Amino acid sequence: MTAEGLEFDVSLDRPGFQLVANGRLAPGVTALFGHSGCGKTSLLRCLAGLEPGCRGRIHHGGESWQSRSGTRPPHRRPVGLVFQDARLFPHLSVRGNLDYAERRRRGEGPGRAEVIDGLGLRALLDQAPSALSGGESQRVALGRALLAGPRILLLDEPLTGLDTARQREIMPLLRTIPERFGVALLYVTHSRYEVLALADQIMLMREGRMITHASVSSVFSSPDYWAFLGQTEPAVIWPGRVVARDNDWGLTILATDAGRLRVSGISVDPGDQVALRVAARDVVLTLEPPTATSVLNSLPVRVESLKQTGEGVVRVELSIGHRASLWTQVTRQSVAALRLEPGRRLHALIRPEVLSINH
Ligand SMILES: Nc1ncnc2c1ncn2[C@@H]1O[C@H](COP(=O)(O)OP(=O)(O)OP(=O)(O)O)[C@@H](O)[C@H]1O
Repeated sequence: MTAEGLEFDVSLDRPGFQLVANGRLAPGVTALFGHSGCGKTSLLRCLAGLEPGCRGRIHHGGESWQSRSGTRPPHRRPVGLVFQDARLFPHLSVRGNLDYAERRRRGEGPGRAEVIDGLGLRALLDQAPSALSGGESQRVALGRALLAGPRILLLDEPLTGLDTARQREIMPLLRTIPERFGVALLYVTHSRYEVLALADQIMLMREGRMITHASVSSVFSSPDYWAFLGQTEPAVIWPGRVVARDNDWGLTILATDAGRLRVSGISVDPGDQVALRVAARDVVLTLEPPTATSVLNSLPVRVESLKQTGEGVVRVELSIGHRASLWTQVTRQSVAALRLEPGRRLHALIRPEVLSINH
């Protein structure tokens, strides 16, 4: 089951603030990222039908939720909302909270047992919300939202306020929701780490405007957005798939757009998806393919562009085939010694870092 697309073109006026946003929510997880006050929560509220002042169009599948001819009320939109604080009903047990959601079901949706087992809620069913930890409360909030049968989950910083251990417990669950339950996620966050670990697509928002909407790997790899994203050094993000394990050497072989890469020290199985980060400082250029080096990965590259970025420092954009790019930083002296110019072909030794694993 796949999620149907949500399309929106909306605006909202408030004193001193204007939201003007359009986009199309893809299946999977889309991060909505932007600085405080840029309008992320306001956009979620518009999509959920909670902002009476919202103008414009919202369509989902073949259905109109908002147009000139009318607006569908919030309870008739197949949308689930989960906030930073779980907002469970305090007078009901976990079971009672889930029952309530099921009674309000808006159509087809994941089954009760599937949600309870998928989110690890069975042992909590008789507990009162006041007895739950923050991570448990958020899992119940997710379960409650899913049982109402949404096609789209709108998550407003659901992990903020949880400690790192709890965040790591919930993130893999969130990651599996689109495929397991056929629900698309729009996920508001300030955390680059959460974006990289969870999202396929990212929408960047600044001062009420959508400044880009594209794949996480393309946005994080583009110098246009490094400052906005708070990236302090040039780097690319590549998606990869585990193709083999070399148990003798403790190595994992990954297929990426740049070719096959070897990494060590990760626990994965063939078929798992990973997000890789390659920082410019972990890329070294050589003229000849190396014969003896401790770096595991050597790839043929072509110089695309050079840009002086500091005193004697040059940022070099490299391409690998037609589908992958890479950055490195060299001194002006190296530019001369290696005769670096657009079109020059060399070899790059790279050390990728595995950011996240999606089992
Ligand atoms: N109920 C409200 N009434 C009036 N102004 C509001 C209201 N809620 C938010 N605003 C204002 O609208 C703008 C957008 O706020 P919004 O909460 O959507 O931003 P945000 O990106 O979600 O911020 P944060 O990351 O801090 O949660 C801000 O200027 C905010 O002060």
